Parts: sequence; structure tokens; C-alpha cells
Amino acid sequence: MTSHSLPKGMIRAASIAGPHEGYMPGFGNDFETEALPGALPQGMNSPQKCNYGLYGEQLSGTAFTAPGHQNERTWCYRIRPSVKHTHRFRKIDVPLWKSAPCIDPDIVSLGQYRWDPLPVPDEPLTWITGMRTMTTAGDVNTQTGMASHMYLVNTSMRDEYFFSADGELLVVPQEGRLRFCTELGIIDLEPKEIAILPRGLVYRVEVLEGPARGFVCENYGQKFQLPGRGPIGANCMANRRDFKTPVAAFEDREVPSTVTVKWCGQFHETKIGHSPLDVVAWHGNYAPVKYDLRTYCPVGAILFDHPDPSIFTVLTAPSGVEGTANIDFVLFRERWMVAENTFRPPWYHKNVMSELMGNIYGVYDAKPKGFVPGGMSLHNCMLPHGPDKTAFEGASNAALKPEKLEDTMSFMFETRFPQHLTPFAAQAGHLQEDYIDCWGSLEKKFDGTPGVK
Ligand SMILES: O=C(O)Cc1cc(O)ccc1O
Ligand SMILES: [Fe+2]
Repeated sequence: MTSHSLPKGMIRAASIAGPHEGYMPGFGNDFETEALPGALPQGMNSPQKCNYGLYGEQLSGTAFTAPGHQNERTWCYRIRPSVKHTHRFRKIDVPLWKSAPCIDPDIVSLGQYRWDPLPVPDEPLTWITGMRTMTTAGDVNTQTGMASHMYLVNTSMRDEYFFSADGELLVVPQEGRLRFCTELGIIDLEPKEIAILPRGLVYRVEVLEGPARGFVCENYGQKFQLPGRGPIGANCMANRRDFKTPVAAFEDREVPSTVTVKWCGQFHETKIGHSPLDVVAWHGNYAPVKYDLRTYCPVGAILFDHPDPSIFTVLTAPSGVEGTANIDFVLFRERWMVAENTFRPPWYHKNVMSELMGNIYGVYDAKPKGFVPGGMSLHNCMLPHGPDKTAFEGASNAALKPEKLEDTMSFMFETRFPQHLTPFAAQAGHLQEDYIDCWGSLEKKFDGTPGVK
């Protein structure tokens, strides 16, 4: 049991001992877990009376009629049904958490943009008030596209809970440690790990080690899944067993509490008289999950040339157009570079997909300076980009011995929809006005005569 590390009053289910105590391995598994013995009905979902006087409630992550292999739902056995809130919903302002479409005619999103890390201010900021939207794409109302955010959190939510009906959140911490106390169990999260918080799941976020800063991809569309590996086969990349879903944990606490709901881009709150984290047992395949990015097994070029970054796809959220993701989450982690007679960093390119990148730690090979841990960059639909002058000259002239890219972890949220800068992103002091100058000094080497220059 890990009860010593649980929030006060929270009871957690027993689980297998070991380093992953408190979590169950697998991605999209049909899990079952109970924090009290016998709380989970066996052989059926809706007994006439549930054990312990619990209420049965279903949380659907896909349409009832979604095909079997995509259908996701979880049955919760809880102290009270979720519908028991004491007040109507009231709209509130969360001014810096934006949703698509958020298109300001005075903002030019056409361009290559880069941001320095945002400092965490001294004022108290929670998971809700500390969210800063950088870009939006698609439309939250039609459940297409995404938003990218930075979170700056120094204050735990107390008797305060949140859920988003607008999409799942993919969380990529960069500094500090957070605890997500959710209806379905507890996830502790730190840099080099990621978590997915499903649409509709209620949770509270506590700061374990602050201030905490990180990146979030809010996915309005179809859920993230593991990519088809094609000819790579059954192994490498992200493996299912390395994803961890928490065991059941519940609170039986009667205190005045607030639930904030994000719904169609707007925020609302309601009051309840208890902690909504009162699910004693659950079973199903719609659940939060975390993943250690250090378990991602990269594959790459072992003779020559630079492959497309799709080989580094950790998770993909389909868009309905085959092979064209609503979002790909792509990881550039430490790896060996061995390609012969090859320009090894990313090539110059224009991409129909829009690329939002973040640096978790270390140096990114295409940008030895300026793209720093905690920083972000945007290379929008069809806008040219590639190595800066230093990276180009270095890689063009390097002795091509096997070389390890060490201590490096950056990622990309790549979407088929153009990304629009929010007013915050366009006006923030940390926007690097001189970013495009990193390519300005690339020389013309062509002089009409053959030969390597
Ligand atoms: O633009 C980038 O830095 C991301 C990227 C990396 C790569 O190896 C190939 C293509 C690509 O867009
Ligand atoms: Fe790119």
C-alpha cells in the first residue's frame, strides 16, 4: 500500500508491490480495481443494490455505438452519483485559457515563432488559473483540432475540482512535480513523464514540488492512441506495458467544494457539499494514464539519410483522414546518430502539418542556441524551417563518426490544422522577436562550378 503518500483521507486500492506500486500496466486495457474489498460487482454492471451502498455510474469516452475495438467506457461505483451538485452552473472567467477558434484579425500567425520559457509569477496560480494558451487550431465545438498551453502552477487546488468536456489533456511537465487526484485514482507526475487526463474525468491538482511548469496539448478530437508501427513490427517505440493507470482511490469528505467545468470553450462552476473523488471501485478501459518518456525506444536510420520524424511518434490522435493526424505527439530523445555521408539534423522543409515544439531539457540538434528548456517554437502550415546557421555549418562539416545525442528531450505537437497564436502568445514579452534571424546568415555557396562547397 502507498497510503503514506496519499492526500489526507484518501484510501487507495492494494496493488502489486514494486516500483510501479499504485499503478496498473497497459494502454487501453480493460482494468478493474477496488479500494474496498468486494466493492466491484462481478459478472454484471448494474446490480439492484451495489455493495457498501454505492451508486453505479457509467463514464463514456466514446459513443455508445463506437465499434468494439474503439469503444471506451468505465463503470464507477461511487458514494454519490455525480449528478448530485447543489447549485446550477454559473459562468466564470478564465481569461488566459482559450479555445479554438480564437482568431484575432490583428495577429499574424503566419510565421516562424519561438518563445523563451515563461517565468512562474509570484501570485498564486492553480492548474486552472495558471493555464496559458499559446495556440489554438480547429474548432472546439466540432471536436476537431487542439490547443497548446503552458501551465505555471505554484498553488494546490483545495476543495476545488475540475473537468473538461472539451477534450483530453496531454500533460508534459518541464519543471516541478504535480499530483493529479482523479476520480479513478492518483497520478504523480514529473519531468520526463507524460499523462493523459480523459475528457470528462474530475480531478484536483496538487503541487508536490513547486513551482511547476509544463506543456499541455488539449485534444478536442478523437482520443490519443498508439501509432500503427507498420513495418517496424510489434516492438520498440512506445510499448503498451509502460503506460500506467492508477488503482482506485477515494475520499469520503463532506466539505463545501467547487467544481469548475470547461465546456465548449467556456468555464462554469458549481458548488457541491463533498469531494467528488468518491469512486470506491471501477472497471473499464476509459481511464487516466501516465507514461515515462525514458521508456520510449527510438528507431532510426542505421546507414544513411534522415527519416521523417513520424518514427518518433509516441501517440497519435486520428482526424478521420487516414494517416493525417488531428495530433501526433512526437518525441526527440537521446539517441545515436550513425548515418554515413549524411546531413544528420532535420532537413530544411515545408510541412502541410503545423508543428508546435517544446524543449523539456537539453539541446535540440537543429537549434543549438535559442530553443531552450521550457521554451516553445511554432512552424505553421507550409512555412519553411530547418536547422539554424550554426547547426547547418556544424553538421555539414562534422566528421561522421557515431555520435550520441545525450541529455536531450524535446517534443512536437503536430496537427493537420493551422495553429493560431493567442493574444497572450503574440504579445508576451518572452516571444523572441529575432527568431527568424537564425537563418538570415545562411550563405549562398553556389557559384556555378561543380564540386562540394
Ligand atoms: O522541424 C523540426 O525541427 C521537427 C522535425 C524534426 C525532424 O527530424 C524532421 C522533420 C521535422 O519537422
Ligand atoms: Fe519541422
